[in-house]
Amino acid sequence: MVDSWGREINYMRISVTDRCNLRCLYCMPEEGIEGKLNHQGILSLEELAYLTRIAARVGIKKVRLTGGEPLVRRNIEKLIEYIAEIPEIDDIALTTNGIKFKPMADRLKKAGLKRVNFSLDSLQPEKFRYITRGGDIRPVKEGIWEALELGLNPVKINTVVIKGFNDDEIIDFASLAYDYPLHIRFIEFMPVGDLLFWHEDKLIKSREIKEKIEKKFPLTVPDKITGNGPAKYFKIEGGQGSIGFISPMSNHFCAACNRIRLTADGKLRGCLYSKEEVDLWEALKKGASDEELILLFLETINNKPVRHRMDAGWGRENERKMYQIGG
Ligand SMILES: Nc1nc2c(ncn2[C@@H]2O[C@H](COP(=O)(O)OP(=O)(O)OP(=O)(O)O)[C@@H](O)[C@H]2O)c(=O)[nH]1
Ligand SMILES: C[S@@+](CC[C@H](N)C(=O)[O-])C[C@H]1O[C@@H](n2cnc3c(N)ncnc32)[C@H](O)[C@@H]1O
Ligand code: SF4
Ligand code: SF4
Repeated sequence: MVDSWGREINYMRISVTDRCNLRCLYCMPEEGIEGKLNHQGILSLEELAYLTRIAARVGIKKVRLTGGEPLVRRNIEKLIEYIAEIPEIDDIALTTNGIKFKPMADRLKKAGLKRVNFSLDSLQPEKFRYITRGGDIRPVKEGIWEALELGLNPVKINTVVIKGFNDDEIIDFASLAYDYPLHIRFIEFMPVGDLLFWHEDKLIKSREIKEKIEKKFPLTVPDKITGNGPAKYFKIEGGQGSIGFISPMSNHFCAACNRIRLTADGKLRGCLYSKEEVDLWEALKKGASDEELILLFLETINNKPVRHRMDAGWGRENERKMYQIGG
């Protein structure tokens, strides 16, 4: 389905929960959000799958499970199984902090998971503990090796670059892409969520990160890496993986936007930034027909804004946080 700005919308990100087993400084308050969405407040796995079937009828072909932390949602593999049965969907991926991944990996793959993106902002145990407010890096690293072992491909690592925190690790991360078939993506820090940790001085633009990497590793012809997102990829000469840049701040990619978002509480969003939402939960409760649900999807796609306005701030626009909308 093409939106009012001529963009083909074929990608749905599903935030399966707003809960998380970490408390990243830039994402969640220390006390977490337990209780905000109780079990009556979120869609069942069957309802999420049902809505994904409807989404497929308006052109969605790619699905990503995110959150909050998607692997804390009970029986998440069941949802993957349901989605894998939808003939139009040809890509089911996961964005995770990796803490719970290893013991679940085999089940997730058998259910139909094609690939996984891990979020990892430091390779050093103490710094990881600091940014996640207490997380243990070991299971995350084990999860990444397990994903490679199982042949989930490509395996990507998302690293939000924060000045004064992890900019000294850029080369260490890049080296991973040289040594292993890992795709390391450096993400510009965005003023999203409740701005717990955000400050404009902490933003490092992709160009600066790339220049730093190029002093050590020559980056060559852009590679085609499987993906539905906005990352721009480069190959390290002689290396096994790739380096990607996600630049929402310095070079926003909204003109090529292909996505909508479904939240755990059944709201459909056209944009990460815009607060406009359509209430599918309410429609489901009232017994809406498939045709009525399709109309709600079409309304969301038609009303997708042309671009974000993060330069104008987040707080005034948005009450919902990244972990609720599905970062
Ligand atoms: N501005 C903006 N940033 C986004 C959006 N979606 C994701 N991001 C950012 O991009 C990062 C990477 O997202 P992922 O969850 O790995 O998904 P993806 O990049 O679409 O994944 P691939 O299909 O592998 O390309 C997230 O951590 C966010 O910081 C979006 O719609 N708008
Ligand atoms: C909100 S998390 C949800 C999925 C899962 N819990 C994880 O961490 O991968 C998704 C991604 O959003 C990113 N993210 C959250 N806040 C961000 C911000 N202010 N700027 C850039 N990326 C952000 C995280 O680093 C993570 O890679
Ligand atoms: S970025 Fe992901 S892992 Fe970190 S607090 Fe947010 S939802 Fe949890
Ligand atoms: S900010 Fe909105 S329009 Fe821009 S890429 Fe993200 S979802 Fe699409």
